[in-house]
Amino acid sequence: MSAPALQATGLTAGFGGRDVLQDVSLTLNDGEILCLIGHNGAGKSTLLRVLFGLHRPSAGTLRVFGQQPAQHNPATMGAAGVALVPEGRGVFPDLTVEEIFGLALWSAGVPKSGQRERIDDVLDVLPRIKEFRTRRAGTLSGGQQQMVSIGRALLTRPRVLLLDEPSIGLAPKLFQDLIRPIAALRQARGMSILLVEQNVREAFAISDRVLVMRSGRFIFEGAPSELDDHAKLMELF
Ligand SMILES: Nc1ncnc2c1ncn2[C@@H]1O[C@H](COP(=O)(O)OP(=O)(O)OP(=O)(O)O)[C@@H](O)[C@H]1O
Repeated sequence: MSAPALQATGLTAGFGGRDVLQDVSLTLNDGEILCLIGHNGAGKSTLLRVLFGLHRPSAGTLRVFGQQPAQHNPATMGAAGVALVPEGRGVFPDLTVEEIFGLALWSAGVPKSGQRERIDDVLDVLPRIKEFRTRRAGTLSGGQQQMVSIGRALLTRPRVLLLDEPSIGLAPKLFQDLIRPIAALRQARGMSILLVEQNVREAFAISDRVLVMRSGRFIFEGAPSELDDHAKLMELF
């Protein structure tokens, strides 16, 4: 059996002496889509930021495909094949989509000769980006910016994608346009995905497993079908 894409053990992290994550352990299996849900402020975004090396935990270890990174920061995580799409898009408003992609390829060190193929790959997955690729990101709708943000992460051909609430600001149909191709990528490229999402119905449809977080701890782990019962889901929130 292959090593898990991510294996976090005993992660504790917080702000100003207050622990937001409390002894959290998590396994994202190779090729799996794992959905993380929980109430506002439960610690979901903090967990993704800790996993990506943006926020330092006070305790705990992390392995990526069985290896413990020598240092734990966004550069080493990126080099290990992990990409984070943070909540709220974060695209540069004054740059065009093409410029944003160019910058991402440049910072990932992709040689000019290989850039066209990478961009075409992303446009295959998210074809709607073609409609607005010459526009400045700041003029795009929230949903379009979200697509650009995900496209930018995919350009680096990650093996592990950490997606923080991609549905925020998106109409349900747009969310489907975004999430289904990403789910298909898992099949095509064996990508592993940790998906934080409140749009439970859509997210569960593509997920293998669900984790529910409350106040910095996991209180449920199981198959999405185990939460088909709406009452049970509400009980966990
Ligand atoms: N930079 C920060 N400084 C201080 N406290 C923070 C910071 N970031 C997050 N927190 C606090 O940590 C807790 C968890 O926040 P986090 O954003 O991880 O929750 P979440 O589950 O992602 O919530 P949401 O669904 O609202 O995005 C909250 O109480 C929040 O106020």
